[in-house]
Amino acid sequence: MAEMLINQTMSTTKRTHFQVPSLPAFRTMNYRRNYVKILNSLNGSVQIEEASRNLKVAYQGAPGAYSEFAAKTACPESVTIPCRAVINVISAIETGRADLAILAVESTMEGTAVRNYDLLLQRDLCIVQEINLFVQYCLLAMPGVTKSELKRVISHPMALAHCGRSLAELGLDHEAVDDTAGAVELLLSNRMLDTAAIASTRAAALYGLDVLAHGLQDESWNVTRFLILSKNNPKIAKKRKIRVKTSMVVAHHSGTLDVLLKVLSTFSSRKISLTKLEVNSSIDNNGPVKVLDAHEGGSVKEYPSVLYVDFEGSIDDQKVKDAIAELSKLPVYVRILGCYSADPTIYGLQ
Ligand SMILES: O=C(O)C(=O)Cc1ccccc1
Repeated sequence: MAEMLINQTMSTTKRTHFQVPSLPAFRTMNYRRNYVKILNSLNGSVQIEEASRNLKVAYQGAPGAYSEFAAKTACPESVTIPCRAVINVISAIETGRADLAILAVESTMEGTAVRNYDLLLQRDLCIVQEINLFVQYCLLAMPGVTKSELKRVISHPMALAHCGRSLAELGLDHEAVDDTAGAVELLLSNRMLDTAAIASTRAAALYGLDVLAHGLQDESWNVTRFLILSKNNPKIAKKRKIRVKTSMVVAHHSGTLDVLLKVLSTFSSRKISLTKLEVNSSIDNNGPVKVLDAHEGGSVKEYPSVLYVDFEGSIDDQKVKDAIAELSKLPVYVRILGCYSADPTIYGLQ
C-alpha cells in the first residue's frame, strides 16, 4: 500500500522550477519522473539503475523520507524498505532482508555525518554508488492549522540543524525525531494541531498535510550526499566510460599531521584528485574510532585517529595501486570502502 502511494505521489507531485543561485556549471533542467536534474553531467548512476529491478534498498525513515527519495532516484526500479534507525538499515543488509542500503553521510551545511560514516567503518560493507540530493525543507502542518497556532516543530536532527535560523525567527521550540517523514506520520497519527514537521513537499502530498512555508533551510545551497552500500563488491563495469571514485579510510596510531601530509604528497605527486580528506580523532569522538579489519577475520580495532579519504580514480588504475602501496608502507591500516560510480549530478526535491 505504502509502495502504491509512493509511486502515485512520484508521478503526481507538482514539478517545481528551482532557482539555483550563481552556479557556474548550471545548464538546463531536465525532468525525469518527479525530480529535476539540476546539473547536466555524465550519467554515472547508469550501472545500478539498469540492474536495480527488484533490488531491495533499505533506508532510514518512513515512506516519504529524503533517503527514500535518494534510493528511488539512484535505483528507480527498486523496492524500498523503510527502517526505523540507521542500525536497522545496516542489519537489513547484513541479514539479507535488503540487497542494498542507503545512508546520508554528509551535507554541504553540516559536513560529515560522523556517526553514519563511522558505522560504515565498523561493518563489512562496501560503497557501490553515491548520490547527491539538493534538499529543500518545508514546514508542514495538519490541514487548516495556521502558523500562529504552532508551538513547536519536530523533524530529523539534520533537518532541524539546517533550519536553525528559520526556527528561531518563527519562535518555535523544536524536538528531534527519527526522520522527516516519521515526523509527519507522528503529526497525523496523534492529530497534533500545535506542532509542525519539517519535511519535503513529497511527504506533504503523501500524507495529505498543508505546506505552510517553503525553503526553510538557512542556506539556499543545501546538498546532501548519500552512499549506497552493498554486502558484496560488484565489479565496476569497465566498458562504460563512467566517473569512478574510491573511498578509503586510513587508520593509525601515529601523529595525525604526519599521516595527513603523507596522504597529500602521495596523491598529489601522482596527480590524483582528492575529493574528501578529513580527520576523525578520538578527541572529536569522545573515544577511539572503531574500524573493522576485513583481513583479519573481521575483528574491530580501535584507533585514536582515522582519515577519511575520497579520490577520483579506480583501484584498478596503476597510479592508484602505487599510491595505496606507498601508504601501506607506513604504520597505518588502509581499508578501501568502495570503488564506485560517482554521479556528479545533483538531483532536486522540494
Ligand atoms: O529524515 C529523512 O527524511 C532522511 O532521509 C534523513 C535526512 C534528513 C535531512 C536531509 C537528508 C536526509
